[in-house]
This record gives sequence, C-alpha cells and structure tokens, in this order.
Amino acid sequence: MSGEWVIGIIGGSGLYQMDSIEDRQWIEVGSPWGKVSDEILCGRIGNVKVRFLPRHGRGHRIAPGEVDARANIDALKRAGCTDILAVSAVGSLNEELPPGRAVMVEQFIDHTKGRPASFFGSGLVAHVSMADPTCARLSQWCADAVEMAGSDVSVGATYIAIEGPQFSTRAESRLYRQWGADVIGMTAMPEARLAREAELPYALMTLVTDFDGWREDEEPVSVDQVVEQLQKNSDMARKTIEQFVRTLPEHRTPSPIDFALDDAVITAPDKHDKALLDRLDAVAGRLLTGG
Ligand SMILES: CSC[C@H]1O[C@H](OP(=O)(O)O)[C@H](O)[C@@H]1O
Ligand SMILES: Nc1ncnc2[nH]cnc12
Repeated sequence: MSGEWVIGIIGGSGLYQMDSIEDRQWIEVGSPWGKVSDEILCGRIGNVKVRFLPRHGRGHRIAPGEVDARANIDALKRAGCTDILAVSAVGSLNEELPPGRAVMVEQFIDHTKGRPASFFGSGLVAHVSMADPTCARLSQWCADAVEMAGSDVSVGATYIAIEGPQFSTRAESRLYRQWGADVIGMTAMPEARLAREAELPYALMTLVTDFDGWREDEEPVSVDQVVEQLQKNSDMARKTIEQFVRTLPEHRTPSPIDFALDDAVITAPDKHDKALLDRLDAVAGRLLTGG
C-alpha cells in the first residue's frame, strides 16, 4: 500500500517564508486546541504537496513557551500532512558541532515546564511510545539532502529542550553536557511528543547558531550572535528543504508511526469523554471515529 506525501514543514527562528513553494496560498486553519502560530502556506515543491508553518509566526511574534504546539500539530494534520520536517535554531553543547553545522536529532531530553504536552487526558487516556521519537527514514533523507545541498551534517544527536525564554546559566549548560545532550533549544518539546500522538512521523533538522554558555573563556550566547548566524544558516535550510522534498521516493510507503495509537488508548470505549473525543477528530480520527 502506498500513498502520496504531504510534507509539513515547521520553520523555526529565521525561517518564516519559503520562496521555493509553488502554487502558494497562505490559508487559515483553525484548531479546537488553540491558536495556530500563523496561517499555513500551502502549495507544492515539484510534484509534492507541502504545508509550511512558521513556528513563531511571521515576524517572530510568539515566545517559545507560548507556541501552542497542540494547535500547530493539529492544524498540520487537518491540512493533510502525512509527515513533518521541523527546523530549529540550537546552541551547541558539543565541541564537534560548531555554528553553521546542520545536526539531525535522534533523541530528546524534555526540560520544559508546564506546557500542555498531550492531546489525551482524563476521559481518554493514552500512552504512546516515545522511545524512538524521531522518524529514521525522514532523518536520513534530510541528512542526505543537506549534503546534496553542499553542507556538512551530523546525525544521531540528543536535543535538550529548556523552558526559556532566557538562555541557560553556565552551570546549567555544563550540566546538560554531562547529561549527554549535544544541542539545546526551547521549542522541539512538546512538539515532537504531539507529532507522535498525531501519528505524524517527525524529523528535526537543527542548525547550530552558538556554543551556549559552557565554554568558560568565551562570551555566552546572545541574540545578536544567534541572529547573525541565523542569516547564514537560513539559506542552507531552504536549499536543504527543497532538495529533501524533491528527492523523496515517488510514492509514500506506510511508516509504523502512522499506527502509533494502535495500542496506546487504555480507557474503556464506554468511558470515553465525548467532548475530548470531538476535539480529537483530526489527531485520532483514524482510530476513534474510523475517520
Ligand atoms: C532566537 S534564539 C532562541 C530561539 O530560537 C530557537 O527557536 P526555534 O527552535 O523555533 O528555531 C530556540 O528554541 C528559541 O526559541
Ligand atoms: N543557546 C541556546 N539555548 C537555547 N535555545 C537556543 N536557540 C539557539 N541557541 C540557543
């Protein structure tokens, strides 16, 4: 069984537009989960449908802790996405990942606080596996696309998500290195968790902008430094995304992540909360309403 790709692209800091999208139209997609960061730019790259959403909104209006990741993921699902490639600016916690490097994330440490992190809850309890939180095939194709676009890429990284919006203290930065984190950011959690609950394979391409604060003899990260590096990184990100979409296999074969909810819901059917069920029409419609 194979189908068509509809690629959701979540643009992070510095990536608010995608000129390579043809037949383009910004479309408002509402969500019962809250306020979507912006309209979604719908169109295609080559023959592949794409849906682009700037995570912080055009003009970078939304702070990391206020991005409504549930609304964003739900809206991308409603817009027909089959898979998500997310892009994020990150600090490096690893000497071997310098500013300018593209880094594919494989694992996460979630150090955010108090953000709504699930579509499920009382009345419809579900536990999906997050053991392997990113999609291996999308990540590999994206890494290949970075190289085809002429840049260096590192794979298999661990991303720590902090609450922010402040950058970390030097002590925190050193601690996160001890925990085994390679890169640090403020947004990919709970985004990745929610993508999994919505049965959307998710890959995260990060672009290093700074060395955070752990290098004692250097100035710590600042917004000026991040913005200067973002300008250099964003062109590479756009080229990579275009290359990635253009070199996808013609037909989409199913991923196990398409069925992530199959064994996840534990609440007995006769105890399901009707209001929650209604809000889950896009995220879990396949399973709960046969949609
Ligand atoms: C502008 S530096 C901090 C900001 O950049 C990253 O955002 P994103 O992941 O959307 O690229 C980081 O997580 C912070 O939100
Ligand atoms: N050092 C850093 N910490 C958290 N988020 C970031 N985004 C870019 N650089 C960062």
